[in-house]
Amino acid sequence: MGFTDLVGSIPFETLLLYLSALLIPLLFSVYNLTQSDGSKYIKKEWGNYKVLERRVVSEGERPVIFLTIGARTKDLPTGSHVKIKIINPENPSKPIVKSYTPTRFDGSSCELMIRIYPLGSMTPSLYKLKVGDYINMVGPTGLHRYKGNGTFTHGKKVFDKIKKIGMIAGGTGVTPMIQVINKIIETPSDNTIVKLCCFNTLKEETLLESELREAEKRSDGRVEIEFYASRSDEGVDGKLSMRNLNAEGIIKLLDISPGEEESSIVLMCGPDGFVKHARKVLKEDGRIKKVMVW
Ligand SMILES: Cc1cc2nc3c(=O)[nH]c(=O)nc-3n(C[C@H](O)[C@H](O)[C@H](O)COP(=O)(O)OP(=O)(O)OC[C@H]3O[C@@H](n4cnc5c(N)ncnc54)[C@H](O)[C@@H]3O)c2cc1C
Repeated sequence: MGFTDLVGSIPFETLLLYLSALLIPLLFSVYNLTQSDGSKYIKKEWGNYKVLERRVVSEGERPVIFLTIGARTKDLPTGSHVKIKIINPENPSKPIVKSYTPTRFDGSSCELMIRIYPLGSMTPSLYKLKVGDYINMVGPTGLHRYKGNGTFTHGKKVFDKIKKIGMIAGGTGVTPMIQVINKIIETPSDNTIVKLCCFNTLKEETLLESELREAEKRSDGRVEIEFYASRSDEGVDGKLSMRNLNAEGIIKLLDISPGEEESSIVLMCGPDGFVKHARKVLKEDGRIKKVMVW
């Protein structure tokens, strides 16, 4: 019996059933790989993803831009980063690879906030990207995760039963904090309290003040945010430099009261010197044992 005879001998209803069993998963996977806006699921191998939106949030010598990339994730890995790769014009066999922490990274897209350094090896190329261009990306990378309801993991390390999160962010170091804050706000049952202190050099360089104030309002009192500047005469909430803070000052700023140290965690991200100082003084003091650095 030939193939045509074999197919002809199968009842029509059975044939239809077989065909739908084959076709439905196939159509579903094609739909999942690429949506009409050009976004697709991000993979752990390098791939090209479309720029869906570009927004300049701050101009000046070191502008800050938002790029929305058509890269989606299934498992909402709050805390993770992505890596971007570009060709190195000086040495094409050695590409330039840098990490970025999406401010939002979920089932619809990946949103990046990037400060542009005019002499940087990567960021001037990212500044030139237009909507519809593609970037080479891989992710999610990194081990930091906020699992929700006061639980963080970093590889095998677990920090749970956290009731208060103190966040200190220097400049664009605010990006992982926004990720965690977004997750808490989007989960009404997550009652973890957040105090975020943003440090910038100049008051004019304060990043995302209105967006963060909006998040504060939407948080039902769970999130409080303050903005400081180290060099301007005064910041939005005062003139303050991380370098001048001791452990007592940091703990006070983060509203961690005596007795709350065990159920609190301090998250930090920013330039090397900023993080090094905060980490050192908190370690020497010893009261805050749970610290996560991005
Ligand atoms: C895990 C991780 C997450 C990150 N997430 C983000 C993010 O979400 N958004 C973001 O904008 N960046 C983020 N970064 C930093 C990013 O990876 C690059 O290092 C940064 O964009 C600079 O790239 P560049 O190649 O253009 O500059 P480079 O070639 O590295 O530097 C060029 C010049 O800029 C100066 N410069 C570079 N970085 C800084 C800095 N932080 N402060 C002051 N001067 C600097 C250098 O002194 C140098 O003179 C992250 C880094 C890590 C490790």
